[in-house]
Amino acid sequence: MTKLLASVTGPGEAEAALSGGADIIDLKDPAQGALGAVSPEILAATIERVAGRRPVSAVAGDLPMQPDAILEAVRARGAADFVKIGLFPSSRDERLAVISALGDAARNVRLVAVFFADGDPDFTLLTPLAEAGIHGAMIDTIEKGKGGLLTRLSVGALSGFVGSAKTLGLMTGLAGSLEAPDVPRLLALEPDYLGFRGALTVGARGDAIDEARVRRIAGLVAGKSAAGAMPGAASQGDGLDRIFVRDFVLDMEIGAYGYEHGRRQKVRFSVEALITRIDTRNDDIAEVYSYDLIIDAIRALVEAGHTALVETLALDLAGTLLKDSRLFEVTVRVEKLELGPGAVGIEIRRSRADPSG
Ligand SMILES: O=C[C@H](O)COP(=O)(O)O
Repeated sequence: MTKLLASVTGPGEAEAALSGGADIIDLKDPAQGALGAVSPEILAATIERVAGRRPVSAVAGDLPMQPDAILEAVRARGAADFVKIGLFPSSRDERLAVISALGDAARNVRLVAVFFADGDPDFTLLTPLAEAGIHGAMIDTIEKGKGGLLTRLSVGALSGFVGSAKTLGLMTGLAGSLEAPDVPRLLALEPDYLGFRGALTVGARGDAIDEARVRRIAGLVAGKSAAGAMPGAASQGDGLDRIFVRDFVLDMEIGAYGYEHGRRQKVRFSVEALITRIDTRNDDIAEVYSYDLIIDAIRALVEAGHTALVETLALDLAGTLLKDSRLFEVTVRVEKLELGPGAVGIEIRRSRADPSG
């Protein structure tokens, strides 16, 4: 189950984050940058206050890719349960030198490498990270408040990152100016944790952590609305509503003919889904099944590469969507728009009860 990491500045904010339901207390000074470090004294005081109730992580700082400086910062924070190290923009060789220098330290403290979505992330480094004994890998953003993680990297790219990191045995995290509507979309990728700072404060990222905001995000991460549990699995007896995405056109590689390989053509997707009856009295994203989940599933399929048949696309999309127990039935239409005077394609309907769904 995905956990909530809350970035705090010290013992007082740690207490608010704990009361709000945070699972990992992450120490960071937002005034000093994306991975601004707090002093070893603040780290010690926070560990004392948290007193083992939750794991405590600490960032090493916004440091250049120089092994000695990074190792020194890591050693000074060895009391933390996790130490996060930023893979800031630099050459591949410089980053590799840092990773291999961290091998010894990784035997004594669990290290988490931080890729930056807006800082030339190189996910081919996941294998060297795992080989060096690094515990986890996460993605964050360097710039804050100017478009969050999902505006920098596609859901397909994030899904690829989480999948590859997990295959290598790395703990995975996603962060970067995340907001409430991002949560269900990112939960679908099943990272080990989602990280927040800005969405947990009363105002700007540098303002104080607010317990009520932590509680709201913690509820979303746990799959609950502020008013109670999320709507459960759909069944016809409940009465159903219909959510749709219509006429969503994307360029993609598709087709069984040779001339359809290595080129993109326009494909139109339309999806209707019968979902658990909505009851959104609190105007709360946590109470609904978001159409963003359908859009993300379509984009991820398109990004996955060449598909020979519209039928395969339609079946894969229906299968992916029906994994969510809030959906009872989906109708998926996939149309190729450039093969003739009009559209050609397929429309399928699959339901939860349908074994071929
Ligand atoms: O590690 C997580 C970060 O502190 C996230 O901060 P942010 O939500 O302000 O981007």
